[in-house]
Amino acid sequence: YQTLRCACPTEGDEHANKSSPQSQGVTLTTDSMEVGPLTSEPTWQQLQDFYDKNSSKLVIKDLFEQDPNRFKNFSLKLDTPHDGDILLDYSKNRITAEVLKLLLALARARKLEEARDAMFAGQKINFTEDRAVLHTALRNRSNQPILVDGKDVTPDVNAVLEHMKQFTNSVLSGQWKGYTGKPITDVVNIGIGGSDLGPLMVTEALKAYGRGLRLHFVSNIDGTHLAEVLKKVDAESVLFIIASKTFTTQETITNATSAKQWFLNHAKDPAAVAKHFVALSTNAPKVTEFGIDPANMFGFWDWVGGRYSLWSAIGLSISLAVGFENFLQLLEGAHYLDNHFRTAPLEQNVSISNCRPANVTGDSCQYQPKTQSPQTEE
Ligand SMILES: O=P(O)(O)OC[C@H]1O[C@](O)(CO)[C@@H](O)[C@@H]1O
Repeated sequence: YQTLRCACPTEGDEHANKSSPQSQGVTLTTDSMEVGPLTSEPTWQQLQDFYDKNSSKLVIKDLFEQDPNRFKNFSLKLDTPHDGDILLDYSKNRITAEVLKLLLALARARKLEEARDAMFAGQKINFTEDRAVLHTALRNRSNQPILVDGKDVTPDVNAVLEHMKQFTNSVLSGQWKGYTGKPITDVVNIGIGGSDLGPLMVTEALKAYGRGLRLHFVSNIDGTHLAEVLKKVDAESVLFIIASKTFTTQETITNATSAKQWFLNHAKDPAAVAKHFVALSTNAPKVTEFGIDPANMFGFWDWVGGRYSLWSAIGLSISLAVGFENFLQLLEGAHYLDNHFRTAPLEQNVSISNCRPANVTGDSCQYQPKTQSPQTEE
């Protein structure tokens, strides 16, 4: 979407200057894919004209009456290898064949395909931070090499997955014991933004696959959030996951510090922390400074954007909830869709189609990119 819309900072842009020229919608720029302001695009003007002339006349009931094949024309079916079809039905959006054609032309004019390919190739399309955007590498189940600055990141990704597997199996089997020898019964994930909402969403959605651990998520800086969760857990059998890409986020570190204090009030032995606290982060020095054993740290990388980090070590709570083998299946599914997004023509591309209708259904003909990323609880 960055190629389509100049006004949003690039994914993963934790430290972007919010008043930068990019955020004011002036000009989009990665050197290889420079495009001018969106509203100067001829196709954009055509869309605007269409909207001005037709918007009030677009009634979905009428559109169905005018075109008996509307469902067929405005839906896509994706045949998955193991799990049946995925149906994307966007026929109930205020979209017409003409609009669809214009939107695809606009996507091409804005070099969407080039941007997609650049992302998969590990180019630094996060130009405000000069970083690659490679959450796709986290679920690269085919193990094709993916290079960042000339280095294949696949072995590092697989090493962290192996660590997650060992840890998950050890906790779920009861082999991992708390400081008094009890197995873990409760997991408290402390994080915020992508370090909270992604795993929270997935563990909710996959509750049916639960393996018996009780999962709790604490994100709010208001102490009530943590206090209420602590009432439900036992210091002898609780595992705290401190999830923070930067390990400097104020809300998370405040809650993590309170949790550690609460735990030490019960355990009265700093050595016990190693049995009850693990960290998911890119910042090893800060994790160590906080008092978590580096052996209990699950790493990831600056090319993982916060809102897509559930596919990284940030997904440890998911793995603990549903088992590592199910976490791997989640990665497999995402990899399948990544391949579809990367190779299917725009006309048949489910990922592209899923965002198109949003564009002409708003109050004005504005781009309102839709993503499937969890950034709010709604
Ligand atoms: O994982 P961190 O570094 O604690 O950051 C938490 C969240 O804050 C953001 O930086 C901004 O919302 C997200 O991208 C990120 O998921």
